[in-house]
Amino acid sequence: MLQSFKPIFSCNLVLSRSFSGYVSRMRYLMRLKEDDEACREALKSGKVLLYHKLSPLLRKTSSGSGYKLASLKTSDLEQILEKVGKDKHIVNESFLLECTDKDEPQFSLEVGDLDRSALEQECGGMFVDLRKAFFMIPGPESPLAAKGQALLRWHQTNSFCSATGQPTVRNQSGSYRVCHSSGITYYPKMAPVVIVLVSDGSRCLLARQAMFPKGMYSALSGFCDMGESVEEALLREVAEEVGLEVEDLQYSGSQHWPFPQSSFMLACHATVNPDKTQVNIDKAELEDARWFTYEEITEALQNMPRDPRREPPVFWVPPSYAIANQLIQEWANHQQLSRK
Ligand SMILES: NC(=O)C1=CN([C@@H]2O[C@H](COP(=O)(O)OP(=O)(O)OC[C@H]3O[C@@H](n4cnc5c(N)ncnc54)[C@H](OP(=O)(O)O)[C@@H]3O)[C@@H](O)[C@H]2O)C=CC1
Ligand SMILES: [Mg+2]
Repeated sequence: MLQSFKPIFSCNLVLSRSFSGYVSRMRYLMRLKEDDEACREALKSGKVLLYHKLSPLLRKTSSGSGYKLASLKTSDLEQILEKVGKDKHIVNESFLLECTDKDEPQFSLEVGDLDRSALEQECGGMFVDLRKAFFMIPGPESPLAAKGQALLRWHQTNSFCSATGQPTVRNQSGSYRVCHSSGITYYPKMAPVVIVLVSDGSRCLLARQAMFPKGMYSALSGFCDMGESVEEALLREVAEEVGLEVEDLQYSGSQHWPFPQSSFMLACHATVNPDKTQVNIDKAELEDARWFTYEEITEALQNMPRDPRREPPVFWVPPSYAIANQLIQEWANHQQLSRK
């Protein structure tokens, strides 16, 4: 059923990374995950992303025209913590995220119990809800902001063993938690979610849930049930949510999505018979589902809301970091080519 996977090396993630030093960086990260002492040492010379109640700290760019994720040197952060009256050793509660191309390890730290405005003032930035931050920071920073939040949330919600009820203990990097009573090791989890852009050849189907921001429509999506394949989940979700039967599927890509509790998004394109496009919406899940023309889609892609404080356009699509946006872009590109 799944027609063709793109060759693995054509995927954006791999192409956007320089291969120089990649293996040594990955080996270094692997060592930091396994060796608590090495990880503590790396933290001393690393950088930390701060989150206040899971909202990342952003700073204005040097030109002042945009925002970027704030990444603080550990030594600077320790001074800031002391200035706001907190023990600098809470830095050791940071979780390891990644290692940059410059071999700099990056960590995330939740500081939600500290005074938000005092911290913002000392850091010269502001804590912004992650969904809003995705519209403000440069695209390449979004996966790191998402991962930082996801890891913090996972640790917050997994501090007890589900078998014994006893506290779990993290390793230094935060790559797992252990219950010393039962011996169970818990690793951070993602829930698999399928997302699909359905096309009838000239239009594509987008839907909105009542909880979406006003005017935003996205591709159909849904959590995989236990035991399902991607293909089965995708066919079922489209049938359940809009009452259509898709005919063929094409894999597009995947991404980690930090909401609601870390989803692993598997994105596909699908088509329906152009004679069978009548949607029958499951109103418990969706507020609306509609077919959109190429012209409507290209306008929405050009009219992305840039400032979350301003009134959004009447119809818009998820931000460029969301894989839904990638699906919609791909569909529009394909339509453009087929119209030439
Ligand atoms: N990155 C992207 O481009 C996009 C990401 N998404 C993400 O995909 C996720 C799923 O999409 P959505 O359409 O809402 O999913 P579904 O169509 O499956 O609908 C959500 C339903 O699943 C239940 N549910 C919640 N968590 C889980 C779980 N872990 N496993 C199984 N069922 C669960 C909810 O129940 P309850 O009533 O308890 O809440 C709710 O009834 C969303 O979290 C959304 O953020 C969606 C679109 C675009
Ligand atoms: Mg859904």
